[in-house]
Amino acid sequence: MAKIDLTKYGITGTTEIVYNPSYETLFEEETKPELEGFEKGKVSELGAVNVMTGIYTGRSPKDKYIVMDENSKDTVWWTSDEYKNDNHPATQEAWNAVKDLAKKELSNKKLFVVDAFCGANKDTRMAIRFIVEVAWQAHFVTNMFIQPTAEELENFEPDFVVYNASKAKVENYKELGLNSETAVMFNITSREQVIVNTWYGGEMKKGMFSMMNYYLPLKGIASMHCSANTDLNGENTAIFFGLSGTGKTTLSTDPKRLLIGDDEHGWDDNGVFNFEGGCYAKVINLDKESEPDIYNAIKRNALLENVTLDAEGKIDFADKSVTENTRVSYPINHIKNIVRPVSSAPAAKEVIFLSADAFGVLPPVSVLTPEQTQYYFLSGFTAKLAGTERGITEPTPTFSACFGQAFLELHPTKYAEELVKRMEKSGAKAYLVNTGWNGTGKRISIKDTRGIIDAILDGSILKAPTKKIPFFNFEVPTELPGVDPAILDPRDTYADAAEWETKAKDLAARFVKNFAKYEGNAAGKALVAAGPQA
Ligand SMILES: Nc1ncnc2c1ncn2[C@@H]1O[C@H](COP(=O)(O)OP(=O)(O)OP(=O)(O)O)[C@@H](O)[C@H]1O
Ligand SMILES: O=C([O-])CC(=O)C(=O)O
Ligand SMILES: [Mn+2]
Repeated sequence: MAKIDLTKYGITGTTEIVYNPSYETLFEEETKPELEGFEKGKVSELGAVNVMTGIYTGRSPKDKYIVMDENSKDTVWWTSDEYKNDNHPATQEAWNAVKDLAKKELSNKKLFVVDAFCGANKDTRMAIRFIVEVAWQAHFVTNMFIQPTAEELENFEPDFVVYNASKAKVENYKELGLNSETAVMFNITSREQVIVNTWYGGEMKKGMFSMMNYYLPLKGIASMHCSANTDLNGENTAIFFGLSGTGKTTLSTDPKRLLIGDDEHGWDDNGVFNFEGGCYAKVINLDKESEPDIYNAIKRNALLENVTLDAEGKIDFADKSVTENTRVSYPINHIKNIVRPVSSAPAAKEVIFLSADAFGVLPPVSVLTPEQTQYYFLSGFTAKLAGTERGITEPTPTFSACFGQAFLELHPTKYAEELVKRMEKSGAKAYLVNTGWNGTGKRISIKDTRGIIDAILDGSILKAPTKKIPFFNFEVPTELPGVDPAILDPRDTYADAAEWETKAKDLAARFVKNFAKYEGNAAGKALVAAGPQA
């Protein structure tokens, strides 16, 4: 085992280091009877431990900062008045102060240190050291990142260090030019992340994803907020882009196929590879019958978050009193059909954009032209669903570039460029799938969406009869096996098609307005014709 010296990080007086704990140790540590408050884990009827993550039950994008220095100044896609995003600049002084706070918080106590990888490809993976004081946070990163072998651990040299000081607060945040007592800060030069005053594990997961999104495209590798799976022969790979809650995890967990990963992937010359070693599924209203694989993954070693248990440990999946963003993390091997031993597969042939349209305008599936592919990827239209981000309590329409704007560290066009390059090489086709609402006022059923996905993956969609949808010029199939034909043209789901038309015009205008920010150069301008015409 590697000898861990934390004093080189400025963490002193450490009384004990629990290094890369086994699942047995994690269970023991997170359920210790003397634990209190948000540190305390409770064993559920399914064997998985449940924890409460405190005030923060989702990410806090307003508190995300990156140190602006010589390295980052001209590479990072900073927030601006013309194009607001979550990459807020921080000064070196603010970084020093927040890091000092973390060092102080983490000194003189027992700590958990977890060394793990982000990225299944050995040439481009990041070796990360997580330093945390809460046992279940160590469990979370053990589930979500790629666990090194004993041999890899011998020689583990971190490329990146994460300091999780969730119990501290940035009291002088105003002085430091920050947003609140909470800070999620990155230093691209020193390769460190500091987390203060939020316990939400997703900040570590999505934090490292953001860093992969910085480093990989600069090496010519696509870095994508998508799930991925492949057929049983490991040949026909599909990727599913989508913002939180649009169905990446649900739809990629398909018993007929092998899962590569449910949220973050790269695409290089060898194909598509997972960044993670686990999955992070929403469990609100989780139904054993319709989502058996996810349900069955909730067992010992999985970690539930913010779920309601009764005194006997019985789970109430319908309870959203704490948050609608109730979650479970589990190592990917809790799913039976996965690509082994390495989560990777050849280049994707199908690229699916999942959009949960709260307006009820988009067809449940549209076959995109190459120009539409770029236009809709850059637009990233969807709804933010309740809970994943602080302050979002109902489906809120949004344009999230590349279906993951919150995690992009470079300009969106860079991600589009890398994706298009890969798609052209593999001859991949793209589809826009609405997993949100239609004229019935209800969300399109998972059953219909699964039928649509099946038709995309087996190619039958390309043989189906089609029609064109006005304003958007979408080509949509009029019949697909296993899918209710009455939903394929969204106009048919309205009592009066004129109602759809009014909403469609409004949505088309929103697209046009949003896309204006890409029209500053010839490439962006050229794509306008592929977008909706208001
Ligand atoms: N037609 C549909 N297709 C997919 N999911 C649906 C559909 N209708 C309802 N849902 C529900 O929407 C949610 C989709 O969540 P899922 O965890 O798959 O999203 P995700 O894209 O993986 O999000 P995240 O990035 O937060 O992990 C699930 O709770 C699922 O039951
Ligand atoms: O980390 C996750 O899976 C949830 C997510 O996409 C987000 O934080 O927006
Ligand atoms: Mn997911």
